[in-house]
Amino acid sequence: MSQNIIEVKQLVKSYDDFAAVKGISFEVERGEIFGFLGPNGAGKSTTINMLCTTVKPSDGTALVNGYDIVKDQSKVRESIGIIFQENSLDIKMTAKENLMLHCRLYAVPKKEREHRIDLLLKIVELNDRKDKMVEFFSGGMKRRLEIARGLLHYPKVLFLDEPMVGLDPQTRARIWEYIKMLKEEHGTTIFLTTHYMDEAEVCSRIAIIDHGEVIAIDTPANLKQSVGGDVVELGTENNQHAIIELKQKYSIQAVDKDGLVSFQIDQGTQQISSLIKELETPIVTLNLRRPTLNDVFLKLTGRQIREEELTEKDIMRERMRRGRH
Ligand SMILES: Nc1ncnc2c1ncn2[C@@H]1O[C@H](COP(=O)(O)OP(=O)(O)OP(=O)(O)O)[C@@H](O)[C@H]1O
Repeated sequence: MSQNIIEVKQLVKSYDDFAAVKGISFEVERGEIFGFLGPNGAGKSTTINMLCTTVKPSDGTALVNGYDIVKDQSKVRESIGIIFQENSLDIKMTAKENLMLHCRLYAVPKKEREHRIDLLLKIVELNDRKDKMVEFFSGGMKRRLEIARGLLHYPKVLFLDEPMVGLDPQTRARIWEYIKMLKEEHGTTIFLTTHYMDEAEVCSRIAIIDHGEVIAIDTPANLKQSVGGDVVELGTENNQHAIIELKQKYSIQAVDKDGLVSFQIDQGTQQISSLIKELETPIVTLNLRRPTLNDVFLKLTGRQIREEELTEKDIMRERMRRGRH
């Protein structure tokens, strides 16, 4: 049995002239929590959809649980669980009926069905809505039910495409506990896409994807180490002036990030004190911190993950989030 549960080779997806995924290759080991991190439109959903067999690749190959995503589609589907961004619940059924249907489709043992349904409804805080028609649920409630449904059976690989968008931190934490249990007790491999840095931190390894290409792949710790040194963020009276001064005097490449002058230095504490004394631009605030995954992305691309424009998907997610309240 191969150590890798997913093997992707030169996978391509083109829409007319536009390449959404440009020949990416990577492997996911059995039992890993593997994350795809990248801005809107990077190609995360397209890749996950190809691996789940819902989108046909234009070129390249991929094996999921040893099965080819084009030639052995039904075997791939038997091996996976999916929690997608779009709702696919039957709104004319109650919450429990939706979950029971899923149990039957995925052959969850009969004696375990009631227990798993009750547990998951509790986790997503819908236990009091068990027998209510989904039609009258808010967007957020539907989302939570969709997640509960995706977690009912124990697949070899669980695909989560931006699963927690719009959920409150407590619900997210409870769902994560359950996902970790799936990994620990049932050996489920988790493949997720995310914008959330804290979620990306949970991953054993992360692929950073941008413009349809994997630009880095490693553990969160190694990726952050690759930034080198600490991150300094200065609030100044004239950011542009400070940026020019830092470049001229110290050859430091600083950028204006969310109204702060941001840059990296090797060994924070010592270098920073002399730098502050010598800088002519008045400093208002100073923040010195260890690098985050956002800094990794910034270093690799010169942009921030959150800097991207809102897509239609984002607008839909935002509506869904509001629908909850
Ligand atoms: N059916 C389609 N036809 C044409 N272009 C598409 C289609 N599906 C996706 N794309 C384009 O492919 C690119 C990658 O989209 P994808 O949804 O994979 O990005 P993503 O990284 O998942 O972003 P998000 O975080 O917004 O979900 C985008 O530019 C998108 O507009």
